[in-house]
Order: sequence, then C-alpha cells, then structure tokens
Amino acid sequence: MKPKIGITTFYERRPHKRYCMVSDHYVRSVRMAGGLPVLLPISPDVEDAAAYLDGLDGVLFSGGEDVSPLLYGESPVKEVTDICPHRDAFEMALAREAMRRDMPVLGICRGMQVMNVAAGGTLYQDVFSQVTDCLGHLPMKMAVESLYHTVSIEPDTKLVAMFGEEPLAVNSFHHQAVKEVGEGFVPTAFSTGDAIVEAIENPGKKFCLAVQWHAEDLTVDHPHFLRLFSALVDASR
Ligand SMILES: N[C@@H](CCC(=O)NCCCC(=O)O)C(=O)O
Repeated sequence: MKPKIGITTFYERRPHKRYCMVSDHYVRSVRMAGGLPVLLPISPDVEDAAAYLDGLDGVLFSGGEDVSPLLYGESPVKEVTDICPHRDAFEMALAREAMRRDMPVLGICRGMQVMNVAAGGTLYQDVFSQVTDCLGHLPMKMAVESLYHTVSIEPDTKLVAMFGEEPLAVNSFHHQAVKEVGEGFVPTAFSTGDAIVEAIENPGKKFCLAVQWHAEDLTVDHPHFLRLFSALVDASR
C-alpha cells in the first residue's frame, strides 16, 4: 500500500471563477518517490483540518503566496502584495495538527514558512529590504529547474544525511524567509554569502523538515533532490 501524501494547493484566480491548483511537479515527485499524491482543497472549514489528516500518512506543504504577517504579529510592508487568508487559515490548522500528531511533514518554500509560523516562528517579510547584504533569491527569468545559488548544510541533520556536507546548489524563487525559528525547529541550512535560512528541521519529530528551495522542480534534471520526497514517503509508511 502506497503511503497517502496530502499536497496543499493554491488558488488560481481567473475572471469568472477560482480554481484550486498545484504544480504537477509536486505530484510527479511524490509519485516518483513511491507515494500516493492526494490533493487537498483550500477549505474555509478550518475545523475539518483534522478530518483531512485522518485519511493521510504524510503531508507536503507546497509553495505559493506570502504568509500573512498578521499571523506573526506584524503589519505588512509594501513588498507584501499577495496573501490568501483562506489558505493561511487552513494550512495553519493543518500544520499545527499534523505536527501535534507527529505525522511526517515536508515543507517547500511557502510550505516551510507556514510550518515555521504555525510553530510560533516569524519571517522576514521581504529579505531584499530587510536583510543587510542580502544576495539574490528571486531570479524570475530563470527556468524552475535551473540551479541558482548554493546552501551550506549543518552537520548532524536529516538534510546532511541526504545531501552531504558540500555546498548544495539549489533553485530559488522567494522574497520571504524564516527569521525566528518556531518552537522545536532548528535552522539546518543557510544560503552562501548572506546566511538566509534555507532549511529547518524539528529533531524531536519523526520527520518534520522544510526547505526554502523548490525541490519538486529539480527531481528530474537533478535526481538527488528526490531524496527529500523519498524520505517523506518512507517516514509515512
Ligand atoms: N511567497 C513566498 C513563498 C514563495 C513560493 O512559495 N514560491 C512559489 C511560487 C509558486 C510556485 O511555483 O509554487 C516568498 O516569496 O517567500
């Protein structure tokens, strides 16, 4: 039996209606890792989050909009222009309950930020205006499968067990980042040159790991990134 991996979705806004969408690369990567992808809607019924988790073996929090700064006690700066309160509310409930149950959880980009805020952490709302000497993190004209900068991985972490201690080249499509890590989390990778947090783990959980880069876009051209999804699926068995 393949482990059922819930994947969060994002709204695609069109003139006549709204769709719940997900990049097929998340589905592809979970399938390649031996999991059964299950797309999760964005439900206003936050109280249903636990019921959704009852049918799953693990959860993948995907990328997308900025997490509302109101959720970590700040007012939005002018660079925050795209938040989705419905998605925030549902994913906060999902993340808190999944982590409380110690379900295997993997976060990607926004997903890492959701997990961190759900655990009481904070974010840089815009690294380019809030982090001194911040380097590039949002090369909008590059292909999603292109590697852009490197990250250094901390020893004695799940991440270093997957990728080793040499600098790891990753793609990058974000303007926000983890500032204060949430309860139980430790930063486990940093971008080379500006020390932006690029991965976090909760060592007290079975598998609770998140990365700032888009590993789902890399699993075909750079197959070693499939290790993240295989680790999630294996932990979900
Ligand atoms: N909005 C946050 C998170 C960025 C993110 O998740 N990007 C993904 C773009 C959509 C996709 O391809 O999934 C930030 O900017 O830091």
